[in-house]
Amino acid sequence: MAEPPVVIWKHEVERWLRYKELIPRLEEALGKFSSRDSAEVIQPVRTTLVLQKHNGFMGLMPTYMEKDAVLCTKFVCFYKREDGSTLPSTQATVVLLDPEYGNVKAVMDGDIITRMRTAAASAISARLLMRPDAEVLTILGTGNQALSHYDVFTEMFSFKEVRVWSRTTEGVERFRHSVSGPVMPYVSVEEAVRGADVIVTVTRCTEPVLFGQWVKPGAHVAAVGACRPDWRELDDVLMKEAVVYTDSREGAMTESGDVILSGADIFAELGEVINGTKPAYREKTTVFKSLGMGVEDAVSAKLIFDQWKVNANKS
Ligand SMILES: NC(=O)C1=CN([C@@H]2O[C@H](COP(=O)(O)OP(=O)(O)OC[C@H]3O[C@@H](n4cnc5c(N)ncnc54)[C@H](O)[C@@H]3O)[C@@H](O)[C@H]2O)C=CC1
Ligand SMILES: O=C(O)C1=NCCCC1
Repeated sequence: MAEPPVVIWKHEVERWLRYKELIPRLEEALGKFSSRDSAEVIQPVRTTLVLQKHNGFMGLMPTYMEKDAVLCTKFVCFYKREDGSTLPSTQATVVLLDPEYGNVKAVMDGDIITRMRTAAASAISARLLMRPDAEVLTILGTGNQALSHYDVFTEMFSFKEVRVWSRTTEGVERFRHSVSGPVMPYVSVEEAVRGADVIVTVTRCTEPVLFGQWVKPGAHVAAVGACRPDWRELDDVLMKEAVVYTDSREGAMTESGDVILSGADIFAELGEVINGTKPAYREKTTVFKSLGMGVEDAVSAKLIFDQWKVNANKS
């Protein structure tokens, strides 16, 4: 008989999820996804339900990895919050199942998973696509994703300067006090991004905030926000001048306003670069358009559950 499901709370997810273990597994999973081998990964584009009354969306993100025996889904609600709202902009829960029996093995907090696997995917994009001599990192936005991106980018790389931009001085001050290392605060996007080698956009913007004319040729942009077909973070100039990479072509063609409305071509998925089937144009200006994928949640959930189980059996 199947065991009852366990609940893995936020503090335990924080304890068991580490970039050091997550990044190699994520890289492998992105490669498997892009191989389009159904025995490796089946992951449809997420189903999104509009929560009109609350100005939000619920995404359902199922994934099946047959060879790895992982069956998982995430429920994520995300909102277009008004300025000054104290409600969270993203809330997620991850459910891990036994693919043979179909029973739920674990229900876990999905917020930390979403923050860490998204930042880890951006860091993988930077490792593959930024110039090897990159010195300056700029983060646009100062919310939860900005913090996780700061953590993983400073853990993985040695930037000489990290800049952060928010629309308000309070936003940058809060960010400065939340991170463990140095950061240069900016209240002008243009000044924050001029001369930057790597730019991370992690805002809730629905109109472009980053303009191609400000971006240094050869820079790498990891564009994480604007996950609706009519939302933008990047302007047409940047989208058309850059070589555009995504996590999933189908996801980007369905959900990314930056891709759909600019008419830019998608050159490759990150997984294709990992698999060696598409080149990484480090010397050119590159955009990684991230939408987020169920397979990223699935590998994170397996990692957490496996570690949780080993440690639960010890006590
Ligand atoms: N690609 C992916 O896998 C994922 C994408 N996201 C997206 O990433 C973005 C950031 O997420 P969180 O950090 O969790 O959100 P958050 O609410 O914690 O932070 C959002 C930041 O954007 C700023 N902001 C809000 N409206 C703005 C505007 N009109 N112009 C400029 N800045 C604005 C806020 O001041 C804040 O600094 C969201 O768009 C979210 O939907 C979130 C999770 C995964
Ligand atoms: O992949 C995710 O998780 C999300 N993607 C876009 C919006 C919020 C959550």
